[in-house]
Amino acid sequence: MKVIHISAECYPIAKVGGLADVVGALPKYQNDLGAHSSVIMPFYNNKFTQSHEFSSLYQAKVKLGNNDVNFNILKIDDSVLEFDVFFVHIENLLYTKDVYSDNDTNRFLAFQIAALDWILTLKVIPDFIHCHDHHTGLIPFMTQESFKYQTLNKIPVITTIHNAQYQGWMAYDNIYKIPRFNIEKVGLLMWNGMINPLAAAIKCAWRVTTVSPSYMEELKLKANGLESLLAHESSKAIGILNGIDSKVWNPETDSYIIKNYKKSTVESGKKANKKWLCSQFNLDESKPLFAFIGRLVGEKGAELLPYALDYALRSKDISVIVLGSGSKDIENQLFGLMPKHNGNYNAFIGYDEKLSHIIYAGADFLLMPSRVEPCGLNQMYALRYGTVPIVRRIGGLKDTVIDIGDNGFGICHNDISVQDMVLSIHRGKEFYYNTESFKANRKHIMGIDHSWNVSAKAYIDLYKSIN
Ligand SMILES: Nc1ncnc2c1ncn2[C@@H]1O[C@H](COP(=O)(O)OP(=O)(O)O[C@H]2O[C@H](CO)[C@@H](O)[C@H](O)[C@H]2O)[C@@H](O)[C@H]1O
Repeated sequence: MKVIHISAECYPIAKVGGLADVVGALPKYQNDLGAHSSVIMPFYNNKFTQSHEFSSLYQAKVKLGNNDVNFNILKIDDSVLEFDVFFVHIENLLYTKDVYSDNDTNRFLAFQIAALDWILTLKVIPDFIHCHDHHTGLIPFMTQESFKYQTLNKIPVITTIHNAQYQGWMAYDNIYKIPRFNIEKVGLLMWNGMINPLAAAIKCAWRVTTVSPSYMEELKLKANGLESLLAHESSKAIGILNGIDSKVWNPETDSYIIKNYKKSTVESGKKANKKWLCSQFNLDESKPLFAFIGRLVGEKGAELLPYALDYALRSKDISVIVLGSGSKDIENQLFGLMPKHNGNYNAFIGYDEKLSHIIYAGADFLLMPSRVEPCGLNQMYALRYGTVPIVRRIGGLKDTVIDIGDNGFGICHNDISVQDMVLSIHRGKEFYYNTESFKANRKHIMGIDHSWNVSAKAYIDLYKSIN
């Protein structure tokens, strides 16, 4: 079974968030199950591409409206990954420092057309094309409707929605950049007067998946304008919970963390990582350490953080560390708390993969007050590192965390409010000082299996069910 994943991100090549983690792991686990899965992604100008060698497999031009755009398909020379990755290199469009920019309409249009142009030339065409998020949302339409891709129209295309908030909207006059199709089919591209790649994918893909079952149900009620479309297409839609790459996220072997540990050594292992974090960030290691890692945006409930943390820190009996970047307002507010809670609170504004691993290892609790959470990977990383997740019951968080009050292992709250967050932090403190049961819980959560094994198989079963 030959599967090609098409995505804007893939760990460790280019990561902005959880999309990269999924596309960097799922193909690996599918290959373990006997598939032949690979990835096509843009070639960015970043640390990874600068430090590896690539060879050119194919060169051609795409037409983007009136402009000819040269592209090159590259393949990595050394076998650092456990699956093949092919890159679309377009010097003036895709070869940027950051994954996303304000010219993404042209960038991802050119990416998708170049990827399909190259697939057209392959001697062995894929059995399945698996697209991720709106950046690849026009592919199901183009393989079905664009005249030049007619020979690909029997290949089932699957679209996975990692985040329906972003849909890739573009103005109607971009229509002439999409390879020619019967104009009567233009409705498949449109939603509320705009070209909407995510809507087009939901309409045209052979199957649509979301990254957790609960998120699929929630989207039928609230999907940034796509609710009725998802409800209408529900017969081909299914939620499959993400897994985690337990080869990368393993406290026993993780080379980023200060001291490796396993279940039997969790106490000393976490202590060493906590000690390092507290010394680097001027925090008190004798107090329970609460952490937040993530994009500082409304979806993650991040605008509540400054208020909830300010309140919770008043009693001076907890330590808090925040790692994230996003809205400038939230960043400034989080900075602003530092002098007031010096010694008990610190924030690292930015992106730091290594630090994130040390925080999962060293923190006692991970806060996820998300407003929307399609799956959430952080809570599963936290569990694997023996860190108790404190989550709002939504999307994938609802599917993966059970409250200690319900014979579970985490702390859950229903509302997105400062009050609920502060109360949950308070429950966390009480749990922490119930030392024996807290320690037993650490061991228990480290053993919960969220690895990709089950979900990679669920995707393969889904492909096989298409006929
Ligand atoms: N400042 C920072 N420094 C270092 N690391 C950072 C960081 N900010 C975030 N990260 C890392 O980025 C990843 C974020 O994963 P999430 O699942 O929370 O992501 P996101 O909302 O981007 O993804 C979307 O897609 C994923 C995958 O399907 C869904 O799980 C999720 O619900 C959906 O919103 C984690 O690996 C986290 O450690």
